[in-house]
Amino acid sequence: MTDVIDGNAVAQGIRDDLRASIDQLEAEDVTPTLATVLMSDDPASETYVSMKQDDCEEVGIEAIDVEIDSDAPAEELFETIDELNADENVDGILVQMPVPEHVDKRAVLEVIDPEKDVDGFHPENVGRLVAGNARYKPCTPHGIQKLLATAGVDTEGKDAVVVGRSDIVGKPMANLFMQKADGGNATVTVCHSRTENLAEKTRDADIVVAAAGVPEMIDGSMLSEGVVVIDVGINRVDADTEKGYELIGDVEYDSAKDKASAITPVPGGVGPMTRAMLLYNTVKAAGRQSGVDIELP
Ligand SMILES: NC(=O)C1=CN([C@@H]2O[C@H](COP(=O)(O)OP(=O)(O)OC[C@H]3O[C@@H](n4cnc5c(N)ncnc54)[C@H](OP(=O)(O)O)[C@@H]3O)[C@@H](O)[C@H]2O)C=CC1
Ligand SMILES: Nc1nc(=O)c2c([nH]1)NC[C@@H]1CN(c3ccc(C(=O)N[C@@H](CCC(=O)O)C(=O)O)cc3)C=[N+]21
Repeated sequence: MTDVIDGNAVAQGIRDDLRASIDQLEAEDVTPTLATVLMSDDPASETYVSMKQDDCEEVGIEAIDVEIDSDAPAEELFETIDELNADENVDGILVQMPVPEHVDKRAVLEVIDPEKDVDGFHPENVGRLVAGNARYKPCTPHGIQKLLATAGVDTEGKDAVVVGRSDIVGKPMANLFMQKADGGNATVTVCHSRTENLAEKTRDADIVVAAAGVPEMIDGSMLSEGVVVIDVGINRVDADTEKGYELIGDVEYDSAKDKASAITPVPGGVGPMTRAMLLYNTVKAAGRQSGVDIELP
């Protein structure tokens, strides 16, 4: 029987556990606060940001919602970030990616105060992660580590194949898997659009993390019996549903499930975990910046 890993349930558990840490902060009159900055008209980005706001409300994190016109000058975004950096009440800042083309994405990531960088995308935080001394682990790969741990999948000694080398998913995932730490100690292969014979790599894997953004590009024929499949892909395809679209992963679910010992669905797999780990990093940030010594789940 294949274990279908329920990301919504694991994420709910993390949100519930975070309440105790938030209570510790509240006892010292600290309310953890996350500012989300949206500079985009993309409906998917709007959906994610509003879901993040709802999550904050559920657990008792204050959410500040900043929206910037997508054709406003880049300076407006930089000024907003400066203000949020300077605001002592703000613990975490998330600038929803992608930003418009006229905005220099790297410059945005570099101006966010690294202590408030709850995405973990600032070069200082990336450096710390690679050095094995992470301040804030990037939410998606951190969430995947929690999912695997909860499902009882030990990564130690396993062959892990990460498909995708983006700064937000593929690279930090590969780094976490190779670290000499719990949730790591795997032997890692990173694949991308120039990889030759992808199916040979994925067939050799004990764990496959699919994060390419290509709908259903990995099917059962590319996998070995007993593999653990983590599907990060979120692809909106037009469909005759209430919302007018359907969400499809990077994995062809039915054929992959036939081979897998465990698999994450889309939706309801990695996505909710990304959001839960954002809350986790925000609470951690509030503890660090207030000096209140909290315990984290
Ligand atoms: N569930 C969640 O919480 C999250 C989901 N996502 C989703 O995950 C997916 C990936 O996101 P993100 O990492 O930001 O994407 P990017 O577009 O930044 O990166 C995609 C990566 O996949 C590689 N790639 C593209 N096509 C292929 C192919 N045919 N074969 C092998 N590799 C390929 C690219 O290679 P190259 O480097 O050569 O271009 C690149 O490294 C998207 O569907 C996104 O929506 C993203 C973040 C969080
Ligand atoms: N600064 C920044 N940080 C991010 O973490 C970040 C980002 N920018 N830009 C875009 C990607 C994508 N991402 C998702 C988060 C949650 C779901 C999620 O909750 N998905 C639900 C369904 C969502 C729906 O219904 O549309 C699920 O899979 O069940 C998906 C994708 C975070 N990202």
